[in-house]
Amino acid sequence: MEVLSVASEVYPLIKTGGLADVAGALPAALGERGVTMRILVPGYPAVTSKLKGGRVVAEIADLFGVSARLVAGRVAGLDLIVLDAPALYDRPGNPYVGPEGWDWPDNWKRFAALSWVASELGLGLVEGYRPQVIHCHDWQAGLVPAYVKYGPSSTLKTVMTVHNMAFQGTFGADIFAQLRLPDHAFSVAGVEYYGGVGYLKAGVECADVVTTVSPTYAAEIRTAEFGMGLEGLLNNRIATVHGVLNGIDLNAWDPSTDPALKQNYTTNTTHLRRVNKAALQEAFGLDLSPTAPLFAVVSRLTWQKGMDLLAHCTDMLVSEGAQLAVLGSGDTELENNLRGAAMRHPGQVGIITGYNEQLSHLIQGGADVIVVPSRFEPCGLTQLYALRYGCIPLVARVGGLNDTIIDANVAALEAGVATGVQFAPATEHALGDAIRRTLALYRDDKTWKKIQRRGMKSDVSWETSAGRYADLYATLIGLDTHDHPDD
Ligand SMILES: Nc1ncnc2c1ncn2[C@@H]1O[C@H](COP(=O)(O)OP(=O)(O)O[C@H]2O[C@H](CO)[C@@H](O)[C@H](O)[C@H]2O)[C@@H](O)[C@H]1O
Repeated sequence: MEVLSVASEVYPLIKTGGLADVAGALPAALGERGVTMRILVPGYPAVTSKLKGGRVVAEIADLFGVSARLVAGRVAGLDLIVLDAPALYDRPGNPYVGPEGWDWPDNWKRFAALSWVASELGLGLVEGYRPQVIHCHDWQAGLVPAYVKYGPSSTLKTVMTVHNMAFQGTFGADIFAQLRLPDHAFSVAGVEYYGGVGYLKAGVECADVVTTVSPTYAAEIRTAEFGMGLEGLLNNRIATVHGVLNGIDLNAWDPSTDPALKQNYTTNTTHLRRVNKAALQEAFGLDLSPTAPLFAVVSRLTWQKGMDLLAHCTDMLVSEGAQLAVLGSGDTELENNLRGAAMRHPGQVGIITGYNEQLSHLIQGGADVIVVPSRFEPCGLTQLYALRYGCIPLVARVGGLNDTIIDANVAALEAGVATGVQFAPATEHALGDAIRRTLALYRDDKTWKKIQRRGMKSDVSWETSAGRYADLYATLIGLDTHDHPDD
């Protein structure tokens, strides 16, 4: 099966969050299932600079008023088709926002262009390449299903994956005339959304199949609390909505080989984690105490991620003898609150703002607890990395956090299945209780080690979910993978 994946970021070329990890890991996971996946990605400088020796496979004289070309090549084991359109993508830094931190004003055009090119690839723009399915990720690829629906092909199929309902790509109605869609596409059945144009709405409405990244989130987004305006549409399309849990790249995230760790270790040598813990304490300016429980965060610092709840709990956490290391960036107010906590508790709370992939690995390999107090979390990857690295996840009971962590309550401990600590609702009070519960477990060394080992042995691979995606593609194009495993 030939599947074209369309993503606005892909690890290891360009990453601002979990979408990149998923887009980068899926091709290898699906390759074992007879799926050939190429990725269409914008030609940001971070991408074009790594694509040495790529082949120009198409020239586009007029891509929404600019000239462009498609360059195919292989980078880091990924088959890429890069949309090289300097007027749209040759800009420094983050893929979505300018140096002042504001969205690029022409984002509507940048990602309409990406989506339009994807649909043209589906129609045979490049000789010898004809994907059967286009797998679209998030609002940046949301217009692909609309271009396909209103285009000439009756066989090309689309899958729309929602990684986060909070980012919808909504624009004024005035852009519609420039989208290269027929007039009747500006309707409830097309791209129209509360009087404007909704890219994610278009994807959810027009795709053959809609997926999101965990079963619990797939159920949650049918409600007003989590659906963010799209719950009605999702309920109408419920037969085509699937929750497919994310996995992680077991090669990129392997504590026994990870070059970002000061000390590698396995399930049988978790005591060696103390070397990483010391390196982490040093990096965050914390007291070098091997016994103080070290809580950590790797996250966007936003309301979604519940970072305000954690900021409120820092004094309590320190008074209980614990330390906190925070790596992240985001809302200025939250950054300042956490920085304030670090100043109040020198040696006990440390914050490093910015994005640092290496340090994020060291955190998983050295911290005792990773805290993920999200108000909503479609899947969450940090708790999966934590499981693999023997770092105990303390998580809110929402979305994929609910599906991937088993709370260490009395019954789960007795049954020998606990892998972390969950709390609900997402309030400061409940988080505080969960921190105390985690500390009690930490003091019980035998139980702690059992939870740690169990987490490290739990299946966080793409194995099952890659099979789900392969089955979805196969069903769409009328294949039965179980009868024809080599197709
Ligand atoms: N400052 C920093 N430095 C280094 N690394 C950092 C970092 N801040 C975050 N990261 C990394 O970025 C990724 C974040 O992924 P998540 O899945 O946790 O959340 P995100 O909200 O980005 O993803 C959305 O998409 C993914 C993928 O589907 C869903 O799991 C998730 O629920 C949804 O919100 C992780 O790999 C993490 O290590």
